[in-house]
Amino acid sequence: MSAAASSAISIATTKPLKNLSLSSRSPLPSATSISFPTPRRRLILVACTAGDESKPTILVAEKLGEAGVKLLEDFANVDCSYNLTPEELNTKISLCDALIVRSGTKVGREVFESSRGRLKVVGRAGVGIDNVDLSAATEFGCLVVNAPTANTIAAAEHGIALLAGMARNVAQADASVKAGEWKRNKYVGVSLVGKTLAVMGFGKVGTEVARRAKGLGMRVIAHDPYAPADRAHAIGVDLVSFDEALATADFISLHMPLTPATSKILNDETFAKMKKGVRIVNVARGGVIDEDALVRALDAGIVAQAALDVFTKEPPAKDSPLVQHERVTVTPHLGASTMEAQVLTELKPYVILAEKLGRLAVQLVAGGSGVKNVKVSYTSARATDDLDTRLLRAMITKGLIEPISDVYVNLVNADFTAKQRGLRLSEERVLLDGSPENPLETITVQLGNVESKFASSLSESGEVRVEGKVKDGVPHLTKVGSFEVDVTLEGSIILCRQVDQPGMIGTVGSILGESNVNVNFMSVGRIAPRKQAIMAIGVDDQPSKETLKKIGEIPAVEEFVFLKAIMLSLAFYYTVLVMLRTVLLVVSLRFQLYDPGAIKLGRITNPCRVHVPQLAGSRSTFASGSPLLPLNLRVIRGGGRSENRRGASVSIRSEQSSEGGSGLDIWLGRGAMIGFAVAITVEIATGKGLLENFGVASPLPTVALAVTALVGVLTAVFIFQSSSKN
Ligand SMILES: NC(=O)C1=CN([C@@H]2O[C@H](COP(=O)(O)OP(=O)(O)OC[C@H]3O[C@@H](n4cnc5c(N)ncnc54)[C@H](O)[C@@H]3O)[C@@H](O)[C@H]2O)C=CC1
Ligand SMILES: O=C(O)C(=O)COP(=O)(O)O
Repeated sequence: MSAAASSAISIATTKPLKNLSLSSRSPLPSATSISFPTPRRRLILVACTAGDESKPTILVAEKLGEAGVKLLEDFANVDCSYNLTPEELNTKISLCDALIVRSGTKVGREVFESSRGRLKVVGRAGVGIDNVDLSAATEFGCLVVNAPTANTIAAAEHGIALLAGMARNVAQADASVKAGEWKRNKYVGVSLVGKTLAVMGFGKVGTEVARRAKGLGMRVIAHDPYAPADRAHAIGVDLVSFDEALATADFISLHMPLTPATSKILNDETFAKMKKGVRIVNVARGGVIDEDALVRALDAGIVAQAALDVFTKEPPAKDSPLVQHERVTVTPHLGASTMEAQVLTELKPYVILAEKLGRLAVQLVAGGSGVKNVKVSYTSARATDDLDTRLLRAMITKGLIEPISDVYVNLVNADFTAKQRGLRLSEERVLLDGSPENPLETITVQLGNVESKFASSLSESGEVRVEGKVKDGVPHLTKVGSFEVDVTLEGSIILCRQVDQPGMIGTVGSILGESNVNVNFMSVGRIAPRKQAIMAIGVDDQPSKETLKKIGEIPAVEEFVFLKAIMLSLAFYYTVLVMLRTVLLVVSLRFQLYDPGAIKLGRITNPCRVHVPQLAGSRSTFASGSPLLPLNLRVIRGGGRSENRRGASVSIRSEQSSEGGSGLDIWLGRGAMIGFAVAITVEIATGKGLLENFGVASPLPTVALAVTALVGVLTAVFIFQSSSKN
């Protein structure tokens, strides 16, 4: 261990903890000392030395591919600590911004609680997220992301390996030969050809298993209440009811997720409905089978054989009657464990493209709101089944929603967020001829029933339409409305519709040049020579209002729109939202209009501190509505004990005390005050609307901004006053 990475840990507990290693490939952040009471009121003090404080810290709690870890190391302090006990994980997590796990780490509520708001993202390097407490993650404002297609093929191949291996007793025969035996009669198997395989759960893995089983000459049926029949028919699979699948199958292969509905879906009752001598493969989750019932079914001869990669408890007990059963083949959750499954970068540029197209489309809508109908088309030479568009759909949703709200959208909450906001997103796949080298050719985003700031972005049927593709790994905008363009989606863009005539590129170019705005590309798309054309100009610098005005005044220019470097303009939209939110929160707290938790707020002791004398004996969550607006909470427990909490969303488990004196103080954090002060200073110093300062056309009238600023100033004064009192 290098000196820089060395860690000093001092632990005082009622029961000693195991030695904690805080060593890392790259060290954790600099000297930190924290103390917090665990449920048993232990005091744990952790101190560690030098790390790059400017980088986030990622705890990798299970083994990942080397390449993956290297990628992380480029931008983060990475701590690879495997086989942590739950207690060790809870301790370490308070020093980490992100956690990466596979299926072996339980990320329960305690992990989020112990993180005390620092943990921003849990990355599941794999598919199943049943080991992560999603509701606790949501409550603590932590993202959970997975890699839904990363190991599909690996899992499907393992399913087929188990199927064939089981049918021919490969594992048992191998053990027997190694034990010095030669029992050719004992290990006579069964053939696969012509047999019926029921695939339970016709999702990504199930579909791939079905395809492969067809190749082995099996008759494949599938049960999946949510799978479209045409997808099944396309590969020659019949979708059947659950009972029909059980009654008909010679082999059953399980590929559904573990949910309350699928938990122990194979049990005494359902085993009784199966064909005698059925063979079962499980590479999904152990919990979908009642394991005791499976042992009974094996003993009763209903199930002839089982091949299991997954177990209710992993690793299973050594003396588990199921694992030890002679007609059961087991593997230690190897479904995803191939070299190839850990490497997946193919979709990355398309993911960026999808988000940028969403952001671009929504910026073209007049007012930036009212988007309800979204149609996304993907053109690809790959078969429909080979492209899972969920990630792309989530990124488009993110692009559409984030610029006009303060919601943080990710793969997990995208569909839910879209639904919540009344966004109807439909997808269409267009199959192209040709070799399926790339996962996608183009993505088109169309927004229906909206007005556009830039009429030329409307398609023939009246929708705002943008189309893009990935060229040499870089996302490009290739179509706006019905005009072909070709610009990289990397910086700010000026879109201009003009009469197609000589000298236009030069005229616009020199206006930008005179204002010292560097043009990084220009592309002109036209409907016909000397008719209308669209010029897309990529700029590195921010053109001033005057410069943009000059472009607008060129006689041949019919309309134009400036689309700000997307991340920057977002930041300022966001600042305004934060500002408005702060005002609302503080004013409503001040006047008792707003109850952020489930409890009634009590007396307000000063403008931004609220005291709640009574707490119900349950969990309450308070949200400031924004990660930039930390709330401070002090829970005063009976007997004068108190606990301070801080975060955008703070969850507390209150307790009723007979000793009296319990209560809750809530007040806004300093981040809010500073953000506020900066926003207002900019506003006042420049005498412009906040958005205008940054070249973004303001969606609000100047009067509204002025009122906001005024309320902001007053609120800031209140906050500063109260902060000095607190
Ligand atoms: N053993 C291993 O190492 C691996 C295991 N897996 C597991 O395999 C399972 C499937 O993964 P994917 O195919 O990627 O997921 P997926 O989401 O693409 O497919 C799951 C399918 O199950 C269906 N389903 C849901 N409830 C059902 C029910 N009650 N009855 C029948 N079908 C139902 C869904 O409609 C969906 O089509 C997951 O549990 C995943 O965690 C995945 C990869 C590796
Ligand atoms: O991706 C999944 O769902 C898996 O079961 C794979 O789990 P693993 O990443 O190998 O622990």
